Amino acid sequence: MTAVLRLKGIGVTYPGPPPVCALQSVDLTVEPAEHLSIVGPSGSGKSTLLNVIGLLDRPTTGSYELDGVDTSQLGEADRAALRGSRIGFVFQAFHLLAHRTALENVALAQLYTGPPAAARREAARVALDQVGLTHRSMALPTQLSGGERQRVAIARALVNEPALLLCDEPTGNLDSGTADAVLALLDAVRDKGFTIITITHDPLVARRGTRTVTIRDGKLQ
Ligand SMILES: Nc1ncnc2c1ncn2[C@@H]1O[C@H](COP(=O)(O)OP(=O)(O)OP(=O)(O)O)[C@@H](O)[C@H]1O
Repeated sequence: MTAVLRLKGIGVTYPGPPPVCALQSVDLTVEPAEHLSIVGPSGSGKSTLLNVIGLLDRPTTGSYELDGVDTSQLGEADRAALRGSRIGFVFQAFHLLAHRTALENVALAQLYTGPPAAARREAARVALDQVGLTHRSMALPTQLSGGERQRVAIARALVNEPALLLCDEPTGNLDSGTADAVLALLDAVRDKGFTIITITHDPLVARRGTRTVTIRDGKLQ
């Protein structure tokens, strides 16, 4: 089976001055339906790695294959298109559009994949149903609880059926009970066959993964 993601010899050096070597010789392969947790102390390189995996930044060295595509060969427009269609992002701060309903927030995520408006709304309804929020589809983000907002963000991330769901401290803004419900939802998402990477400080969150890797001083251990 093709790996979802294959990083080989990835290095990132921020130019500075002085130059900072944030990642060094990172090799990482993630198989379909894995839930990989990436943990590490502050400053270890987690955000830098997230930005490379999320196609937000280019590495200084090494190669990165996502869903069978060698990303180093792509120009900016193709990288953005691959990011929009193959990666779903879930952030600590939700990042929902404040003046759009839950349904609209999810429907708008499909602009890159480009189906007609009616199909976008239908796919958004299905995604909201998957996260148990059909009854809140017309609510604005301010009318939703923190846990509900994160569930909308997860529906938005899933609506394009991404090859990879990339979560950055997905429960960082939630109390422990609400966090647990969001983590249970991620378990269910993985059970459906989605591939997940979660970057976290929190050992309880990391434990929900099927595999954990630690990053320290820019190196995977
Ligand atoms: N734009 C930048 N320019 C220079 N150095 C940077 C830049 N961004 C990050 N760094 C440095 O690169 C290293 C890795 O940073 P990174 O943000 O990836 O760590 P992190 O593990 O995500 O930390 P935290 O958990 O505190 O968010 C750190 O030494 C940091 O100071």
